[in-house]
Amino acid sequence: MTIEEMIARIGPLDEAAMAEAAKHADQLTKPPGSLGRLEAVACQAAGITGDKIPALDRKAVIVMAGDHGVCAEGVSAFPAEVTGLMVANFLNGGAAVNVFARHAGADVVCVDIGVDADVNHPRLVSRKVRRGTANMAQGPAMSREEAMAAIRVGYDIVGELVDEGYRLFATGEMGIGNTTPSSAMLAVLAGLDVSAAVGRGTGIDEERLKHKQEIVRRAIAINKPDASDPLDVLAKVGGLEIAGLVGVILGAAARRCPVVIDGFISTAAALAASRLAPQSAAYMIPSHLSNEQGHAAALEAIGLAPMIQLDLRLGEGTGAALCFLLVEAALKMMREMATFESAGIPGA
Ligand SMILES: Cc1cc2ncn([C@H]3O[C@H](COP(=O)(O)O)[C@@H](O)[C@H]3O)c2cc1C
Ligand SMILES: O=C(O)c1cccnc1
Repeated sequence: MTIEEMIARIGPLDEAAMAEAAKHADQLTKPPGSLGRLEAVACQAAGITGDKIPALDRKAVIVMAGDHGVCAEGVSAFPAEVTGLMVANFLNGGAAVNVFARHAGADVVCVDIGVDADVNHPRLVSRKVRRGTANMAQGPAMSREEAMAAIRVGYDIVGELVDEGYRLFATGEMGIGNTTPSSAMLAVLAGLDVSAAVGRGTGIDEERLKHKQEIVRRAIAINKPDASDPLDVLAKVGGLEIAGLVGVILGAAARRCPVVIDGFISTAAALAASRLAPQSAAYMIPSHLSNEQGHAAALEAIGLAPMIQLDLRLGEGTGAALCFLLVEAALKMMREMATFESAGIPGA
């Protein structure tokens, strides 16, 4: 499938279903609008699915994993081998996202889209496009064809999961070094100054932060990504797991499923998706505000406002998995609350 075909499958939200949901929310035993963002999420879910009160019981956090050639420049506090080792941790159920996904009744689907190491596990979804990106400080991270192949991986996986009965998705990622390409993408796509787009990631010190900014500036100067061409930006200064998440978002929107967006890296993917397909933003449910520098600007560039702020700065899909609980609470509010009429309470 071409990117144009993917984009063409994303329709507008169902206005009639949204109006019905809003009307129902106003009949529940509370002052109209008093459940704030939960009401908005319930109406959004109705518009996305076309059902006044959809059942979104089967939930998956899709964790895309890939390595980054730019790690050779010393941009992370951790060594690149951690990516593959964490993939094994996800598959064994021991990472933070596994714990939060279990808490929310969701499954973790871990995808090797570009890990340098070979990871073998029966639950791993092996769709390696290449073994890590090239060093973007010296040339393009990958080719346009590879970026497109990675988008297709994410798009197809969501399609397969929808066919299995999954209806609600969250974006997650693992890739040592991936805040660096995310910052470069943000700087280019949102026209942000590099100093405002680059943060400390896994926890680098002040000196390394200055160096990381320099690397992002160099990557942009050498590759000259075209801000009006999101695929060019993804290929030149992006990452395999980031492109995979673009596919996840476009795929969820095409199948009329909500997709909860996690932190900084996921939001860089969401920004690219929203530039490729502006209508895809309506299918995104923002989750938390990450402590990573630039996350607020990235959300703002898409027009999203975070639901919660917990000072998280982990990624993996942790904040999004937690927000599954809020989406579920919003749908239960619609399904289980009494109306003024059923409770015999006079309205305003
Ligand atoms: C043990 C460990 C688990 C993680 N889980 C997510 N990340 C997060 O940190 C990385 C990005 O930060 P940077 O760009 O500074 O490398 C990504 O893998 C992201 O998912 C982790 C990082 C580590 C070390
Ligand atoms: O917000 C995130 O997703 C994030 C921030 C720092 C490091 N890793 C991920």
